[in-house]
Amino acid sequence: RPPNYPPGPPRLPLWGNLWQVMLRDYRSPHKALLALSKDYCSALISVYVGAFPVVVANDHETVHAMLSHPAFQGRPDCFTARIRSFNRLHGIFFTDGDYWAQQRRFSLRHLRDYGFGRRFDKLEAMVLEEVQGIVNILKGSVSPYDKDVARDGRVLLPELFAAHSTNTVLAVLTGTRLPPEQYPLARDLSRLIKGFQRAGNASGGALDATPWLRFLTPSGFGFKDYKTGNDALLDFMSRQISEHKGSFDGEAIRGFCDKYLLEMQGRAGENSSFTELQLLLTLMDYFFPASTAIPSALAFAVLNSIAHPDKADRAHQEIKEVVGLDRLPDLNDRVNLPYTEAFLRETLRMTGTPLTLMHRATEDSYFRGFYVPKDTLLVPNMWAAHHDPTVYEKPFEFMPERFLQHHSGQLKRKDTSVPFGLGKRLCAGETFARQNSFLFLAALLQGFRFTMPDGAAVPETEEDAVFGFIMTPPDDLWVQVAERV
Ligand code: HEM
Repeated sequence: RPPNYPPGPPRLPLWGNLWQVMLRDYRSPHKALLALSKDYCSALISVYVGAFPVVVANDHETVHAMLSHPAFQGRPDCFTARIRSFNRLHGIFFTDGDYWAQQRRFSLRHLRDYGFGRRFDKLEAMVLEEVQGIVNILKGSVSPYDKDVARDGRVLLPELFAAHSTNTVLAVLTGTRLPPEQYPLARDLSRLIKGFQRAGNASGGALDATPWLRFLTPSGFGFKDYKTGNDALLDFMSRQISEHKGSFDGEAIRGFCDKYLLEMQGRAGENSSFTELQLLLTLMDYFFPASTAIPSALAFAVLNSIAHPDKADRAHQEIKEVVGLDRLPDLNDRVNLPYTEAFLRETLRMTGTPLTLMHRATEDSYFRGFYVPKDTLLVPNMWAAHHDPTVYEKPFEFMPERFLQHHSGQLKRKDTSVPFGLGKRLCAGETFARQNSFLFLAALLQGFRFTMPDGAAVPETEEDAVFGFIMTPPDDLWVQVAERV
């Protein structure tokens, strides 16, 4: 322990302090870490995950400062990052330095051409077609390809949203969308990716600390789910690239994938970072959150509408007054639907990524009066920030109103929540995710009322949600749907 290092428990053998974290709250390491920080009366604490030194921020202010610290924008080089891409580090999530900056910049610049991260009529019209697809299912028009997610007036969450959300991102990545007969495949893929997302829990930490565990127990510690989900995604995206390469025409670019292939051609012979493996991982990194994070956020929003029917009614009323019931809400309406927007923000506050992805200190630094050596891993405890009672009154209550000004009912100018992170590592899909989640959610609240079937209890966010890289609702979540009249 270097001098002036943040306080924390002594390091134990093998898994370091993961023992304490798991013993304290195996399902919710974010809660265990917050409890440890209270033990040490410090918002900033230090723990060890195996041999990795890790510093954790546990309140709103410290999390914000950690996320935006210029020396804290690296990523860990760990086992779970490397097994994604043949023991190398590629893509956007798990790279850093100049390599990451060049690839992130290139992807965002060219994804914009297809409407990603901005307002773009063509993309919005296409997203609304996908929203209409969900509305049709909810209205009872269930094709043979939707039977796995809709039957007898019930729908399965979050899988209901998976194929349609997938299509919105495929459109920008590849210029194609999956036809209805491939919806079940998209949902299977989303289920597998959900397994991969869930494997990023405490046992995922154990796997990073002691990767050899996978030989002792391949299905324990999330390894099997992690690998199966990742392999399915690798396979899906590799096929997309092969198809695009086979029909590539530099004069007729169809989407980001073609743009990248063109860039690779232009740099042929150079020792550049524009490689097919990097393209593959970049496509995966933009694809998988749309396949899982958006559907999960929408599922939690539906659960909130069930647990708080008065708040769902208020959003419905707002949409009815502003948009009416004869057309779908669009992005021009968004500014006039503050309560609906607040409903989404509150859902994301409560159920966003609990610990986000680890950062890494790229140089020796001082932070909040403590010394943080280079290569220390950093965990912004987002769940703790979003439940900090000094910022959020009654943090465990679902209160969309907290995002609104009392007098005008308009959104507060400053949104204190950061479900997409902050700073240079800010979620690259934030605008896209916020826009699309809004369009889907507004359509749900406009046209439908959801309830639990057969008087079943509404799953509790804190008790029943499953923690991983993101929070996901419990499995086999069928809810009853009725059209609002
Ligand atoms: C509700 C949905 C989503 C949430 C809550 C979310 C949240 C986050 C968070 C917290 C991070 C990590 C920030 C950090 O490291 O500090 C992140 C990173 C990222 N997200 Fe999202 N995200 C969502 C949807 C999306 C979508 C739809 C896409 C793409 C289409 C996307 C693409 C990315 C990428 C590429 C990164 C890595 C950024 C980097 O390391 O430079 N996300 N997201």
